[in-house]
Amino acid sequence: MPTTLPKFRRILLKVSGEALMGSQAYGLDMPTVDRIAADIKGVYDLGIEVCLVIGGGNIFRGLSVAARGMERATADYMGMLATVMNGLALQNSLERMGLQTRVISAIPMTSVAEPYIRRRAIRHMEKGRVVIFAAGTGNPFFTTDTAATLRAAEMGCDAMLKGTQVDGVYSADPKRDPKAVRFDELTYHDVLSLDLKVMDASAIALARENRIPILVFSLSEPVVSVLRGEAKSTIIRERE
Ligand SMILES: Nc1ncnc2c1ncn2[C@@H]1O[C@H](COP(=O)(O)OP(=O)(O)OP(=O)(O)O)[C@@H](O)[C@H]1O
Ligand SMILES: O=c1ccn([C@@H]2O[C@H](COP(=O)(O)O)[C@@H](O)[C@H]2O)c(=O)[nH]1
Repeated sequence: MPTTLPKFRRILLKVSGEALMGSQAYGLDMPTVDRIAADIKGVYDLGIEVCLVIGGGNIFRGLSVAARGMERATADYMGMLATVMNGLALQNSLERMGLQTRVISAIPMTSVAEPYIRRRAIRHMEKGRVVIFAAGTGNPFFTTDTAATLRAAEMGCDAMLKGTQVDGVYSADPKRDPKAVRFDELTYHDVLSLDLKVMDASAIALARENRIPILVFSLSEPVVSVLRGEAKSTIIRERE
């Protein structure tokens, strides 16, 4: 477990799309979405400004569909649309819990979400709204991990928290290799040079360039416990 976690003022939480499926094989499991929304409220109640990037892997992954013959860019646009659906579902749960939210889409679709305007997004957070960034970066050939790091840099976040299905970064994919061991702490360089595939290299490189710490943890644990250092996680940052 990371020894000391700094106190954060504003964070970006990346929620993996697959985590929203619960025990289902596809799509959204609403009790799971509600549980994650309650976790986010727990962070908000600590006085931390929160913005979110949602993945789309529970609905559509561009790369796997492209491997089956679809043009990659088209498949990626479909993947980005999947993240908008997830964003709207999470918005609905958060608002039922009394939080004010805004969904901001990198692909303009003004009937359902605000277009992305950086200063406006910052203002929403200053006013206590939870901002949900949807549609990734708006560009094909990227992932929502890169979108999360990009928005964390643009919003001036103190950290990017990657909530996923594993409780940190391992020496190999723990879903495939039972002997894989978890790291408490890594540098950006370690992740890149050891080719640890928990997230794509462009996201790590962007975080390194902007000195944004990344905390990888399992969404089966309350985010607040992760922030308090009570739950397992891996922190990726430059050594002091
Ligand atoms: N070295 C590693 N350490 C930890 N996890 C790893 C590693 N290599 C591969 N993985 C896999 O990476 C996955 C984390 O990515 P995740 O499931 O969050 O995908 P995503 O693309 O970010 O989100 P989505 O579910 O929305 O597609 C883990 O579930 C794990 O199986
Ligand atoms: O900036 C982006 C972000 C995402 N995509 C596409 O969306 C899907 C779902 O995102 P995940 O990060 O896998 O959850 C992704 O597979 C891409 O196809 C994108 O094109 N650009």
